[in-house]
Amino acid sequence: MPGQQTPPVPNPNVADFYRVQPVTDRRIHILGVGSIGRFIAHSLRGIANPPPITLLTHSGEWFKKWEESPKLLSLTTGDSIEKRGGFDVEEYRPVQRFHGKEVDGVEVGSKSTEPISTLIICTKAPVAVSALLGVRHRLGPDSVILFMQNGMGIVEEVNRDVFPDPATRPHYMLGINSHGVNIPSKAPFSAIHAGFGTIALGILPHEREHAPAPYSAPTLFTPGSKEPVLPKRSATPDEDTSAPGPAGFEWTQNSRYLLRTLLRTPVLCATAFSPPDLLQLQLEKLAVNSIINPLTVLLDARNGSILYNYYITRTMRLLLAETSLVIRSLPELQHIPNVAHRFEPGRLETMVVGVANKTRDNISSMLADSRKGSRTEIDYINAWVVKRGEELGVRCVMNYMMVNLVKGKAGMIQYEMGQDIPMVGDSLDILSEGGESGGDYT
Ligand SMILES: CC(C)(CO)[C@@H](O)C(=O)[O-]
Repeated sequence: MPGQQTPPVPNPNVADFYRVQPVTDRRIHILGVGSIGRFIAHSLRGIANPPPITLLTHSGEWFKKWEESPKLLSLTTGDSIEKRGGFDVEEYRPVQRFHGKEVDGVEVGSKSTEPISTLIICTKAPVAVSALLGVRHRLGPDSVILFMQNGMGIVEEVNRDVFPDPATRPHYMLGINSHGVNIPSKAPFSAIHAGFGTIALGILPHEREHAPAPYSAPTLFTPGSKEPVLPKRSATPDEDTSAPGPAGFEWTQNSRYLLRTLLRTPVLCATAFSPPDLLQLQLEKLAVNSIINPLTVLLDARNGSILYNYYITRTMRLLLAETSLVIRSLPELQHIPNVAHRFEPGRLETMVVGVANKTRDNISSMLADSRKGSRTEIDYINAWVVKRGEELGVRCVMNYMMVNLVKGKAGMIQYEMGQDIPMVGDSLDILSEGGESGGDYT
């Protein structure tokens, strides 16, 4: 709870980090009850001595259905269906925003004022800020928020619009999911674990305690030599890049508790990474999503359809040439060794083809959103590449075109849906809270 924490003490022994230490509040709140929210909640309740879980939903209809149901979440894996209970559910009101500004005069925010120590936010990226604004009054500087969104730029948006003051800002963690999880329509409390993946986890160093990236690479030694091996600089060293600081940081009590709990949940296959490694994993996923997602929307086809097609490969290569150049020029990566090779267009293409092949029968999350007329994550994927490219003097015309085509298609679909006559019993809009499917099955 805010105000009840003692400052973290440095761990003298690595093993001590993973040992149980008392926490004041074991409850984990999960914001968003879409595919990933249900999957994580169900998995956490399956471990020995499970944490108390509160599911936070914005949907009054979902909440009502839950109250009338046996209050169980079910997860299907192959032929086995496992139902689990022990969840508390609360309704919250996302804050309505118009052109990025909060709209006055509407009843906003969660009714509860109970402090939240640990929050996992599993909504789609475009609604994450509105959702967090709805529970902002329950989060304090000692709380930790784990972001599970696809794409980049969400944390900067949350800092600007939800927690502008670093002194009162909670701590952040980041999770990169590659599990494939679907939610069957008309089954609001079920999920299908369709593809086994992992969750890469890490902390985002807090501005209060740590300078932002770039981070210095760790000093390496070759056996028998006292001389450090100096890391090779990126292919585009920039004289103006600020000097790197160490990537080390202190874990707070709540972040450490959340990390430990997720790491001891076998189904999640979670692994912890350092901030520079996590950033690179995020960028790899971004590069993959920046191809598969918009192309499947524009082609209105499953992931596998982009494979073995000369014309689509040409398009993919032009897009990846831009994305690769932007990533390799990012100042925050300048001091990390091997960046030029890791993000070269050929390697990114191999990754895209691998994921598209593994998930060939899937409907990408962006295509699912676009078909439903929901906002897609294009602003956090291709538009992020365009924005960072502008800052770095790289003109990303291909990515710019993708952003506008995907938005144009969404506009067409929304217009067509607007012409439809709504029918009694049309399903609830809970899918914006985490999507129909996610993941790329590493
Ligand atoms: C990689 C991906 C496109 C596979 O379905 C997935 O990340 C998605 O659906 O967004």
